Amino acid sequence: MEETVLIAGLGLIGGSLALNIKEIENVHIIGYDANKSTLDYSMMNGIVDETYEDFSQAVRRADICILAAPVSITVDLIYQLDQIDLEKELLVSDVGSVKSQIMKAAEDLTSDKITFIGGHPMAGSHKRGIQAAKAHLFENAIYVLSPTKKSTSAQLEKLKALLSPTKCKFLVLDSEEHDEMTSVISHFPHLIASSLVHQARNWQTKHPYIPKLAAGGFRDITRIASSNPLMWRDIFFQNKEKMSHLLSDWIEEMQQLKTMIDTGEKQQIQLYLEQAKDYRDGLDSKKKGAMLSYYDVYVDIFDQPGALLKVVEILAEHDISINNIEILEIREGITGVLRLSFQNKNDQQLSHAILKKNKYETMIEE
Ligand SMILES: NC(=O)c1ccc[n+]([C@@H]2O[C@H](COP(=O)([O-])OP(=O)(O)OC[C@H]3O[C@@H](n4cnc5c(N)ncnc54)[C@H](O)[C@@H]3O)[C@@H](O)[C@H]2O)c1
Ligand SMILES: O=C(O)C(=O)C[C@]1(C(=O)O)C=C[C@@H](O)C=C1
Repeated sequence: MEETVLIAGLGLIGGSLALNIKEIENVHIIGYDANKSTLDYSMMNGIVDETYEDFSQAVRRADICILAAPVSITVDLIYQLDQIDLEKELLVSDVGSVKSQIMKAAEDLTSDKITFIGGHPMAGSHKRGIQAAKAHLFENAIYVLSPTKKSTSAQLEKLKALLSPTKCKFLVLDSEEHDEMTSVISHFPHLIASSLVHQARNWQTKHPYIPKLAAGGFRDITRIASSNPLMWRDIFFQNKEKMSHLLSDWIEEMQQLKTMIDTGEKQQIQLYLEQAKDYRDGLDSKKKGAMLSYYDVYVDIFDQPGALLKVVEILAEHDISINNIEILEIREGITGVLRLSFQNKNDQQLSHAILKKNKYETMIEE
């Protein structure tokens, strides 16, 4: 029997989910978004089968609904759901980066037809909007699911089955532990990235040449500062207490570092850096599995037209598919570094050998 899945909020995440759910047979995908041109784009590009400009009408059609709007709007949409006169059962999930207020709204639902299970794919990008949607966005990422008191294990399995084309790994967490962990590993780092950009910008009045010196290091650590400010404002305030707590800890730690620098405690600083390096290196360790990572090959390329294409073509000729390509650093007329990510060690080793044979300077981390 065909099931109708509604995605409400067809941006980067909603659009990417739609592209995955499309792969399932007997699913009719309908889209709702506040932005008419987003709806038009998603129809024109076959991302959804049908669109609605009215939330209630779309909801009445659906068997499953995924709310993929910014977090505070998701809370509003949950309260709106409760006002809709439903004819059939509705399983609802969301993708919000902060869970507590969303889960509170979900637990407040009074409709006996609605069951809610919170969701959050731990993958994304600094890009926004339906144009940035990608089917492979969630591959190998953790997808957090937060059941409510009312939801059953059968409904949890049903949601997992719907999301299975994303190739995510599911992890069940309650909203409190989710929000604490994501504040540390996602939300607070974002604030720090933006603060580093501000620092550089302030120094630019004295040294106008500063942006030209921004090489791989600054670009790597500040990439996420290019994300959607409205979305992040929403996240920070929905997780306000945890952000404030982390800021206090951070300020205290920076004070300690300042003392170490001012008083010349070289050993202490070295230890601080060594401990950070050990932990960071461990994150990418395939053996430990602390974070799901790809198998990377670093390739030096020259800044010439077609240089990137050539590398891709060589690997394609050997039927090797690349999971992700990132240009880590490239300056006009000089060499740059490509990071090619592969799904498994075999593809990584093979690509390394093939590119070497083709006279490329390549490197892999063992
Ligand atoms: N960007 C990421 O890296 C990321 C990762 C995981 C989860 N999330 C979460 O996913 C959600 C969406 O983020 P995104 O990155 O896709 O943002 P986005 O800006 O790309 O998309 C948001 C979409 O919601 C629509 N929208 C806004 N107000 C609406 C309303 N009232 N009704 C219906 N639609 C509305 C917008 O028009 C837009 O199409 C957020 O809750 C965010 O916390 C984001
Ligand atoms: O890769 C990025 O650009 C992201 O910021 C993705 C990211 C994160 O890793 O913090 C951002 C917000 C989400 O809720 C989940 C993932």
